[in-house]
Amino acid sequence: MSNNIKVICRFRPQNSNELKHGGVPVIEIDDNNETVKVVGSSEFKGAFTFDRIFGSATSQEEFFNYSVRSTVEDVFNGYNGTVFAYGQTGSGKTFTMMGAETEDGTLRGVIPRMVETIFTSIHESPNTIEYTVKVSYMEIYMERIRDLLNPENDNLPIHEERSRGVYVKGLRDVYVSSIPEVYEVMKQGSSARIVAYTNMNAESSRSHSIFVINITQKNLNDGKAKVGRLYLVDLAGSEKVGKTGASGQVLEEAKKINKSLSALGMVINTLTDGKSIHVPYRDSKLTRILQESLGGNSRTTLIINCSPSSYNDAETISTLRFGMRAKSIKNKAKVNQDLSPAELKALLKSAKAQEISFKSYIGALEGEVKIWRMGGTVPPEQYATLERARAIGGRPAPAALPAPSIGSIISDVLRPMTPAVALADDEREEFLKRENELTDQLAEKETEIIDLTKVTQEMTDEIQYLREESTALSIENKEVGQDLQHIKIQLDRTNHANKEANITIEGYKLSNAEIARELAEAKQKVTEMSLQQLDTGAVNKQKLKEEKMAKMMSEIDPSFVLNKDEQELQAAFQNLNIDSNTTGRPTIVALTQRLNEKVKELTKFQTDNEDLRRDNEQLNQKYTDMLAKLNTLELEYEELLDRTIAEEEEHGDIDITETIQELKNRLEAQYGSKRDQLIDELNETKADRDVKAHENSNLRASVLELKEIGAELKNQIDELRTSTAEAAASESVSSSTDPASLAQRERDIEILKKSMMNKLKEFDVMRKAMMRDLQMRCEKIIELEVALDEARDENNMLRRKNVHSVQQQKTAILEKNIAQLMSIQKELVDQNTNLKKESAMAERKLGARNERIDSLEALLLDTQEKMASQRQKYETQLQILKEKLGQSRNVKATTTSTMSGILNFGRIAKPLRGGGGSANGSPNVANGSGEVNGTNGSSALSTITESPATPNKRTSWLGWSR
Ligand SMILES: Nc1ncnc2c1ncn2[C@@H]1O[C@H](COP(=O)(O)OP(=O)(O)OP(=O)(O)O)[C@@H](O)[C@H]1O
Repeated sequence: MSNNIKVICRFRPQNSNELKHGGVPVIEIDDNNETVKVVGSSEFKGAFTFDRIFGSATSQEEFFNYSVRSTVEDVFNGYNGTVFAYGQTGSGKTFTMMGAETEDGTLRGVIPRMVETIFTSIHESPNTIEYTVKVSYMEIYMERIRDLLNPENDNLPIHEERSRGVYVKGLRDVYVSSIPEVYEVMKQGSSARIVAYTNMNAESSRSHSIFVINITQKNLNDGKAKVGRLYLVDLAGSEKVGKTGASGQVLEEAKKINKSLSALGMVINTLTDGKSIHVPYRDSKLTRILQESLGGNSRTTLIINCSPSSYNDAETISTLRFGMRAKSIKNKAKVNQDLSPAELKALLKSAKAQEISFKSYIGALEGEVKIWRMGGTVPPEQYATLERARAIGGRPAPAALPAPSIGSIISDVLRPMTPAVALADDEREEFLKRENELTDQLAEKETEIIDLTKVTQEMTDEIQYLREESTALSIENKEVGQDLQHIKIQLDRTNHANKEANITIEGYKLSNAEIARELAEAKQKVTEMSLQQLDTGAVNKQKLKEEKMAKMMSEIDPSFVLNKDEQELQAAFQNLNIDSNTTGRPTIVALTQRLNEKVKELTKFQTDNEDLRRDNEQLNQKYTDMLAKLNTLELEYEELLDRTIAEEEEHGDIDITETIQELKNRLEAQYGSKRDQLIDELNETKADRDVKAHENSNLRASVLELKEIGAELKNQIDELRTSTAEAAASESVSSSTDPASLAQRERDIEILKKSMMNKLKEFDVMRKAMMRDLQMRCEKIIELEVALDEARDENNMLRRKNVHSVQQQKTAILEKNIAQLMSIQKELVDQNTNLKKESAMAERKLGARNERIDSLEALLLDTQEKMASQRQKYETQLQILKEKLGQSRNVKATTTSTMSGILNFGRIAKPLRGGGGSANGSPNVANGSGEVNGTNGSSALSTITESPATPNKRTSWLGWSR
């Protein structure tokens, strides 16, 4: 009996992406929930009709109850069942198949609900029925089948056998006896799935996943057995590639996904157009696996997931069209049932009867052949026929039941064949065998190709690496060569610089020697000059002093010899002594008075002289002070010079000529000011001297005046003499007349004469003292002038000394420079030596590098040869391995299951008994409320309900995160 595929359409709510792009709901579902229209679509104006349409608000439970629950019943009735979800990325396939949220269990999807229902059904069934549940989990990624329970197997072949139908060879299947165990299997499988981010779904399935549940049930009463196989398929997104923003690997995936989905479309088209004979199941792995689900032995439900949004209306219409086409696929589902023993017995009996019939038929035929061979004839009515043989055998013809195949629970007679080109049974068998072999070979070859590609890739990488290494080395080599060249150039330069430096040093040495010689000469000259200067200075000084004194004293008569006038004056006094006897008294008195006046003047002169002496002392003091100042100045100058030299030594980079010039200017300024001071002081002294000279001239004037007085006195004395002579003549008469008065007069004169003489003597003494004092003063002045000259000389000397010290300084700087140059030369020599060493080392290094490059090149060649030989070896080994592969696969299948698997169950069948009892007396099945009896079951459900608060769409319901 044929049955159509059940097509259920489910719309999800608009997502944020659609809302962001201004999408609005464009879906109009009729009241019966069977017809849907995409409003405003330019592509298709009509309506789509399906078995049932669910809107965005449909709950998971409601959806499951209507669309899939019956499939569980079908499987329990021995049918194959398939549920697969089709739709664009993000349309809700995984949401529907697996679910999103498990906190309250309402968001669980189809697969967990099915698992729960299966175990509930087992629990509810009579305990005379024994169940075994087996699951497997695979994905088709890039047209290769990966075992999600053993992901190492990523290119499994698809086989088809008459007895088993289409199956994936080597796919690991696991016996499960409880919901937690199923979840454990799903957890492991889901963690191995390949997902990626696309514009339309953050966690998009990039592969088609197929979860397979095999349920075998055996009625312990009559021995009848049924097998139901359930395919739960979550297809990859069927969107247009452009809209997903896919590129690179994802784009490649998308192309492959599209290829398998278009193969699915082609299969559906072929199955539904009513014309095609050949159905292209073999065009893709997906269609090949789902072969029995599409147009074969299966009760199939297709869920088409769609977006309600205007943003995705084109994809929605495409999906709806797909669903519409699929709706008309007709399957021929049959119960996969094994015969009961009674039926088998009847079958055996009939077979035996048939055997007897055949034997008698053969005997009859042989008899007839014998007659013919012996030349006899057999009339046509006596020809041996099967009916006659049966009649002779006396047994009825057996029922046309085919013999069961060995090793199969289900009679292969009941298994529908893959719709294909009509072939005879044995031909078909042969064809399938051959196809399986070829498929195996193909898978092996594919695996080999993959391995070889990997090896080739590795080798290419290695070659690339070696090439890069070689290039890097040659670049390095080049760089080293350049470095060496550079070093050589540097070495040449350094040698050249060294030579130049040597020459410069030689030059400096020569100039230094010359300077030293010049210095010695200058020193010599200076010494000689200073000696000469000392000698000539001393002589000159004395001479100058004498000259000056002479000049000065020329103005003053230092001989203290009375000049003619004075002598005359003295004589006059003498005469006066004589004449006084004769002259009248009034004149002498007057003279005496005048003399007294002069004495007073002399006293005053003495006082002035005393003042002059004091002034002179002060001048001397000043001179001493000046000398002291001069000494201090000299000391300061030397200190300054020392300091400046020290500073200059400290700051070697200062321009010495500038500094010396500056120093010179400073010193000159200082000396200028000091000289000006000295000159001022000298001027002052000169002024003093002038004053004194003035005073002196005053004195001279006084002397002259005195002379004049003397002359006047002389005149007077002459007059007196004359008058005395006249008087004498007259008085000779009178004296004779008055002898007493004459005697008195003579006494007076005598006294006067004496006092006059005394006064004269005193005056003479005073005059001499004054002259001496004046001489001394003149000497002092001359000494001062000489001291000034000396100071000038010393100043000049100091200047010369300064020049000399500059020279010394220059010499010191030169010596320093020479020392520096010597150290530079030493450094250069050291550098040169080092460079030579480095050059030798670099050359050695270069040699070593070249050797290394040679060896690497040799290694490269060697590696390439080795690679070639390894390739050959590998190919031969591969051949051997191929032979061993079959054996090792079998071994591996058994060992990996125990060794590498995370699952600690599943290899041993755990029969479950209906009614809550397990065959081995340890119940471990789901109860009616979807919960599981026993520790494992309850813990599993608690895992479901106590999953993390923010689960992701694929993992949350299982209570783990990927
Ligand atoms: N009926 C629904 N109700 C609420 N949310 C839904 C529904 N269907 C899908 N979603 C949400 O839409 C998002 C995408 O859904 P899902 O991942 O199931 O799409 P998909 O078709 O499996 O995509 P892909 O093909 O890329 O794997 C998820 O966040 C999911 O929770």
